[in-house]
Amino acid sequence: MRRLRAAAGPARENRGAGSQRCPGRRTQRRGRAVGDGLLAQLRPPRLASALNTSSSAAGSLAAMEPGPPGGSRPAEPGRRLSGAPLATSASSRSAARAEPGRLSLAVAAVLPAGGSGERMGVPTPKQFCPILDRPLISYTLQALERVCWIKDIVVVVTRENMEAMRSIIRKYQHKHISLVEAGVTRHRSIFNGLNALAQDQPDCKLCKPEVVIIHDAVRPFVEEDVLLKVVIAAKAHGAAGAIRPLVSTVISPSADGCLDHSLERARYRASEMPQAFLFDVIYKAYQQCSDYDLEFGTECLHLALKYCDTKAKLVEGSPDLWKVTYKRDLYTAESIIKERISQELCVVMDTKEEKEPISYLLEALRNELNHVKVTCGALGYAGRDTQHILEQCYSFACVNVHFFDFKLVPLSQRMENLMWIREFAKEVKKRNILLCGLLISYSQGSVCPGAYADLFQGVPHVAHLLTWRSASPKQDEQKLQETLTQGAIIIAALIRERSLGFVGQLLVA
Ligand SMILES: Nc1ccn([C@@H]2O[C@H](COP(=O)(O)OP(=O)(O)OP(=O)(O)O)[C@@H](O)[C@H]2O)c(=O)n1
Ligand SMILES: O=C(CO)[C@H](O)[C@H](O)COP(=O)(O)O
Repeated sequence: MRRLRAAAGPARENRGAGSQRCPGRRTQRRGRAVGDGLLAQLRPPRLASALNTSSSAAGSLAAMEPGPPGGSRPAEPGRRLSGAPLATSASSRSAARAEPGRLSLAVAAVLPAGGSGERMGVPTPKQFCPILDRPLISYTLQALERVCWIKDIVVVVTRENMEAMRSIIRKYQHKHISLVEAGVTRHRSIFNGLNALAQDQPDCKLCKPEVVIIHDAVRPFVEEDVLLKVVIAAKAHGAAGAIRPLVSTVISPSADGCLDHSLERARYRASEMPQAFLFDVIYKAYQQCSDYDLEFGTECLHLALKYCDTKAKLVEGSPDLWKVTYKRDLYTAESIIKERISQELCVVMDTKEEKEPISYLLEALRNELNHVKVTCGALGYAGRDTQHILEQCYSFACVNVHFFDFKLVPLSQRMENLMWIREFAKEVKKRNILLCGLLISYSQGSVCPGAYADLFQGVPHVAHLLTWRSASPKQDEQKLQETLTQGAIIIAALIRERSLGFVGQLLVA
């Protein structure tokens, strides 16, 4: 958040055809600010997200390679936990290899976020609408800032939402962000963002990049792979943009409301984001384009073509690149995030993975969930590695060996000893951590509730405590395995459901 700029300077009148917004809904619907209620809902920053700095510190796109593991992560945390490379990384690398030599390319991004979300039909502009307690724009920022070769991210917001945006940046510890004031249309907002990046701007701490990415704040599922592809293509062609096949056929109505003609669907594509441009190309296009373009235009690629004779390279994007526009899109976005994060679990435990019953439990968990990462370490004394994992995952199971002398301690007292979970769950719920306990009758151990407070600070959604505890050490093996399978099923269900109803409950498998 380095600077605040005024609106862009006047543009030359020069009417043009091409991609245009419907004139009826052309101008900015100003005056929609983020409500206090929403800000109150914003959750605290994720633990150790400050550790991210190394990933986004690189100023230029050296060698056009995706960042190191952990250096570039998708919008939702946890997808790297499996240790398996992201599906996109391989194609990124091949895209990178396609580029001769090792390039050093300064890349910045402009994120238009100054709209009011009229079509969404809710008072809060859609980019600030919460998805799993986190504003939509924060997911998009996370996706971009984790790409280590994007040096600066210019977020364009309306004056009335500037403070809300600052607060989001603080809470979620977003890095390398500069704020610029929005214009009355998307094109004007983008132009303001580009102005901030252009050289010779007074008090400008930003540097003019060679390539600029333009990406809507309301497209949270952008992956490094497609960003890299459009940047490489922009370097080669001057402009590039992600496209998707059309879902519906495009038709043209005549003045009497009847069909005039229809387009052959297979020949057309939907233009999506991200797009990337040689900075000089798109900046010149914006400087030269008409007020009409700035008011009614919807397509940056078109401006590059019309004013700089630059034919954009089109890059096939993934279906997840769609723009959150209607209310239902929020539900879809939430489902996508939920589905992804609920497939991942980090098991933190204070005992060895190979130990018999534990290895069985882990196997059972792996049968239930896609990615199960195991971290050994004493809870409460999380080393850097554990911190790094906490930063990336939304769901945890903590396995503690819990010693009890069953002969000496009566059942009622044993249960009482575990009731701290209720109190502790109440406490951490204030930080959006959903905690419950799972008692598996088998082994032995001890739990120190205080140890979890620091460990889970900022973990956004669910932290599950699995308390491993003994009823009958001589339980026969089959029964034990059934119990462990049951435990794994309960953990997986808790993570998927994220139900507040289970908060503070002690469940028994
Ligand atoms: N004056 C504007 C208008 C839009 N945008 C941004 O451009 C992106 C894509 O635009 P769109 O989906 O049309 O957003 P809104 O204009 O907010 O939505 P609507 O058209 O429904 O009002 C969004 O991130 C939006 O915040 C912007 O920066 N400045
Ligand atoms: O897809 C896009 C670029 O091609 C833009 O996101 C889209 O055109 C924005 O337009 P609008 O603000 O009217 O939705």
